[in-house]
Parts: sequence; structure tokens; C-alpha cells
Amino acid sequence: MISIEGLSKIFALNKKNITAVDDLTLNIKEGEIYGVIGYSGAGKSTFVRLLNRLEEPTAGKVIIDNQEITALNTKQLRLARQEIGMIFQHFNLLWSKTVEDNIAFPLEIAGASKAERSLRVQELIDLVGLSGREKAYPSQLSGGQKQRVGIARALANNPKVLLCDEATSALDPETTNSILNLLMDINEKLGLTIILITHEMHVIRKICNQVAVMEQGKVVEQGQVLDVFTHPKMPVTKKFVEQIMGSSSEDDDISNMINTYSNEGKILRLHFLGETTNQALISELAKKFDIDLNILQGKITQTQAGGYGTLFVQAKGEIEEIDMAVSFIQEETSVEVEVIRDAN
Ligand SMILES: Nc1ncnc2c1ncn2[C@@H]1O[C@H](COP(=O)(O)OP(=O)(O)OP(=O)(O)O)[C@@H](O)[C@H]1O
Repeated sequence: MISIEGLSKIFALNKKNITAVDDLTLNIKEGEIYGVIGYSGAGKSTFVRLLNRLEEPTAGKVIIDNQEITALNTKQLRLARQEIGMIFQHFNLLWSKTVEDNIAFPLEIAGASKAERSLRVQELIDLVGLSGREKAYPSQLSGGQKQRVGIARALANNPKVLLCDEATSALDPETTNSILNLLMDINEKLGLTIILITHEMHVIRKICNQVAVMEQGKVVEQGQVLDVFTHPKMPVTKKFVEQIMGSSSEDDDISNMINTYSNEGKILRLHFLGETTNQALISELAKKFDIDLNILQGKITQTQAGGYGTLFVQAKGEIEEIDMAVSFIQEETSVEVEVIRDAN
């Protein structure tokens, strides 16, 4: 759906050149929720604004749905932008217009009749969950509701692509989750391709299929979210994964814990990699084998591709039963298991 080739943006500031986006090449499939994560100054905002030419690229090509955006003249670009919706961190609403007028605005520009506009506005209001707030002004809305208006407005002309520039960064965690749920819902219902930039790994974990990590204008790592979680290569990626999974300094706590529980049975480390099928593994083991399982420590997080994380358990009982349980995990499930301490 989106193909980006050798995209660069150099800003000239006080006779100095700043390379905000540096020779970036990416391909994004139709219907994907593609996350771009990076720290402040990595070039994320510039990157996303280059896609619809809110910023003009210094070099490179952007092709969206077989149309070379970077080759269009002003008039063609205006039309093409109707196919590319965008939402912003600070909503960018028209403060003197009501909710329905904000949403109707892009329809008006696209030349829709009054009757078409009011029909479509009502559809969009229902879609984003703003029924009853049609006549409200942005100043009378909560942050989450303002972003819902932003989303409805961005979807007004049935775009193929939605660009999200830190769309949840100004929201509290609960509202962030409700907006992310709405984006997932829209992605599923409309098959819309979404590009989302963020500095929060939680956002990537919750809704993205693919992720690219940006640093100093370049994509330094990319792939399926679960792969990047499991095998982060670059230091910057490792830091982002730590936002969710905790840091390696916690390893000290783990060795203390192992010593405390090392006098009986075996301590197992279970590693879940995108689990959707073995969610009830612990209770299944307890039912199938004559063992007791004592959960010691763990962190499992949910991604779009299933649960990911590690669980430490103490298995108590006859050695043969414990060994059979370990073999069962190895042979019958996709959970990785390792005996890290054996009291026998
Ligand atoms: N209009 C501009 N003129 C000059 N320099 C700019 C301009 N816009 C961005 N930059 C510079 O380009 C670099 C990348 O900025 P950008 O805003 O794209 O990063 P970001 O990853 O989105 O960070 P943030 O989340 O803080 O906005 C920064 O060094 C920034 O100062």
C-alpha cells in the first residue's frame, strides 16, 4: 500500500543543515497497523509529515496505493490528500466550530452536498462514539473526545491510509487505551492502513503488527512486533522493550528468588512467545500431573500476536512427575521451558 524509497529531509537552520530524515526506505502492507517509535528528535514527526507532503522531501519517493505522491502538482496533491487522513497530538480542531461542523469541514472542501454531508457526519459520529455531542464545541470536550472528533474528521472522505502523529501523547493512560481500541476497531471494520508514530512502547505493543525503530533520522530496526520484542538488536530498541518488560537489572532479584526457593522440587523458567494456544498451561499441568506449581515471578504482556514474556515457577512433587510435566511442555506446547534449579 505504501512504498517509501530513499526519503530524506534536510532542514537548513542558521546556516546549519539538520538531517531530520535520512535516506529512509520502508514498505507497508495494506490493512497493517505500522508503528514507528523513537525518542524525541529522532525524526518521526518529520517522517510522517513527508508522507502527505505537509513537509516537502529533500529527496526520495513516496508511493501510496500506486500513486507517486512526491510527483504530484498542487492540485493533484489536494485530491490525493483526501485519501490520506491524519490525526495530531493536539487535535488541530477548529475551535469556533461545533463537533459536527468540524467533521463536515473536509466534506465541504471535497464538494459534498449538504444532504450528503449531514448523512456522513452522523455515520462518523456513531463510528467514533460521539452521539449526543454533535452541537458541542471542542472546548467543551475532554481530550479523548477531541481526538474522537479528530479521527472522525480524518475519516470523512473514506481515506485508504490514516497517519497518526503522537495521537495519544496528550492523553491519560485510560483515555489512550480507549483511543487505541477505537483505532483497532476502525482498522478491522474499514481495512484501513494505519501508520502511527509514538515514543511509547505500550502503544506499539497494544495495536501494531509491525514496528520500525527510528534514531537520528534512520530506521535502525524493523519487523514484526513480537520478533522485535523477542530479539531486540540495537541499544535503542532494547531500551524501548525495557519500558514494557523491565530491565536486565532485575536479574539480581531473580537469582535471589531462585536461592530462596531452591530447597524443594525444580524451578522452571517458562518463556511464552506469542502464545494464544497455551493460555491455561499452568492449570493444565496441575491437572495432568501430580505436581504442585508455585508461581514465583513473571511478566507476561499481550501483543497483537499473542502473549509474550517469562514466568518462573517452582514445581513440587515426585521427580518423575516433574520430568514428565517438563517433557509435556517441550513436546506438546510452543512454550520454551528451562530447568534453572534442581533441588535433587
Ligand atoms: N521546521 C524545522 N526546521 C528546522 N529543524 C527542524 C524542523 N522540524 C524538525 N526539525 C529538526 O529535525 C529533527 C527531527 O525532528 P522531529 O520533530 O521530526 O523528531 P521527532 O522524533 O518527531 O521528535 P518529537 O517527538 O520531539 O517531535 C530535530 O532535530 C528537529 O529539531
